[in-house]
Amino acid sequence: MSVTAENNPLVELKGVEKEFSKQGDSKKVLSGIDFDIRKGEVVSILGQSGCGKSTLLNLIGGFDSPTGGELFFDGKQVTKPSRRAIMLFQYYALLPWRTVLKNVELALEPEGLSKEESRERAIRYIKLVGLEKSMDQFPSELSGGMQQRVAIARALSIRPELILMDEPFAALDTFNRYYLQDELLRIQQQEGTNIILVTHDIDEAVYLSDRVFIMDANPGTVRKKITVKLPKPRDRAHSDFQYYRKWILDEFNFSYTQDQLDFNI
Ligand SMILES: Nc1ncnc2c1ncn2[C@@H]1O[C@H](COP(=O)(O)OP(=O)(O)OP(=O)(O)O)[C@@H](O)[C@H]1O
Repeated sequence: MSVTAENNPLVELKGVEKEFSKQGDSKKVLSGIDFDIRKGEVVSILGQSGCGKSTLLNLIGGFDSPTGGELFFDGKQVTKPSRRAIMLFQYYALLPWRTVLKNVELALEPEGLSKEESRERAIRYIKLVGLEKSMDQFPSELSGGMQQRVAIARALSIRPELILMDEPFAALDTFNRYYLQDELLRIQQQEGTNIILVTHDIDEAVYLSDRVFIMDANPGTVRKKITVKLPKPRDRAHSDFQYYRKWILDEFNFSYTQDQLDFNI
């Protein structure tokens, strides 16, 4: 559980910039990024391809450093990756020669737990994602959705305060995606984990997020922060849900007003 004081932001970005340089050429990918993420929040980042979403996630996770501005996690400047903020990718990065249980146990090795404690913790999180019957199976014997659940169990077992997700469900079919989104919400509410999610899926952003950040490109900036004021779990078919979907589509100029059709029956 978090040790963050209730009112302090867990993540804080102040004027963050990122420039990549190669052979004398430099490109500003992110400019003037300012935001706070409060404890317990789920935030989605939406934006066109190449606007710098993954770069932003990498900076928050401490996998890369900003070339300007400041970035804080729990009040401390981010300078390197930490097990308190971990990254979950679209491709699950499971070791094919290890069973589900052993994949999760491997992530726990640096925790310094006894063998029994480590096994107990791994089993707890495997159960939490509903994979107790697949504990001794190998990744190749599991569906994509099940493999992503193992990756989620592995991430949660470390008990991070923040999970950074880069399009975590993009490789899944619609039904598996819906199912895992529900699972993720249930677990997130139970564990109180913060989530920052990069996605291209507007429906996913509205379904999961407390706030949706809309990015512009060249250089990447956060243009708008939309608070989704709907109780969870959300009804995707409800008009209030559609209201937020349309708002976001409008932000990207993707919705068209059509003349009302006349039906003569
Ligand atoms: N290590 C790097 N060196 C040089 N340029 C980079 C590097 N990493 C990213 N870029 C550039 O920064 C820009 C933003 O890339 P990034 O992957 O963050 O975008 P994105 O919004 O996540 O894109 P997508 O939605 O397609 O995944 C791109 O133009 C990319 O080519």
